[in-house]
Amino acid sequence: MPENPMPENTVPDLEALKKEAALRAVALVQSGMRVGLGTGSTARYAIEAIGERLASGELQGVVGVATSDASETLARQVGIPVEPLDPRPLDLAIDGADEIDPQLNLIKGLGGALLREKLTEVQARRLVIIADHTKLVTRLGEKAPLPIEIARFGFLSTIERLRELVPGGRLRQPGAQPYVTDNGNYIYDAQLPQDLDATALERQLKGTLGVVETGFFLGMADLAFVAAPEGVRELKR
Ligand SMILES: O=C(CO)[C@H](O)[C@H](O)COP(=O)(O)O
Repeated sequence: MPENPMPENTVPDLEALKKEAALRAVALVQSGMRVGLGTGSTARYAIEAIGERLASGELQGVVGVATSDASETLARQVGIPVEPLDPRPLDLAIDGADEIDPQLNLIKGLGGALLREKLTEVQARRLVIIADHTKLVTRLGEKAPLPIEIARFGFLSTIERLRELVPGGRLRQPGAQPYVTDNGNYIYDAQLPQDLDATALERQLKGTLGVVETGFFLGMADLAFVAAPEGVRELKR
């Protein structure tokens, strides 16, 4: 008998699932591509796998555009040349998500990188999402709050304005101080209503003074690889 027998209802290893999804997306990367490199624990597997394919010589001439300082550091560590975002289109972007609805609309930004992610991924010919099955929802806001990046200056006034649109929510503050993004801003995590009209709310939020960007990624993703214990599902918009 093994020393530590697996209990019958073993929790599936989410890390293994995330890696499986990432590898499926990385298989789409071809030599010479400019690739948007996402942020988070799932995107990390993709960045590492691109680095491995470059190191083995299977891929050549791939350049990354990183969506966060952390992803840029990792990309350089694994040997991916990194360029700043410029106006040229990217061939592909690969990133995780916090929620994925049936139309592949997303909530992103729990990892705090939503602004650079949106700036980068809007320029990608193809945005491929990688996730484990716990990120699938029937409506946005079901499980996760909507991260909203706001300017630090006057943030309490901005939060007052936000509360008129989305009453539930709080400034992201993991410790004594508010969380600060790579861009020097704060994040307000908003609880979304059940009768959400995401397009209308996005428009209202973007028109709110002090809001820099929201974590709604609507109509942007083309494809998602979602890993579950029974296998990886390929979801298309
Ligand atoms: O949007 C993000 C960062 O801003 C991430 O892609 C999102 O939070 C998913 O992260 P993880 O793969 O760690 O669950």
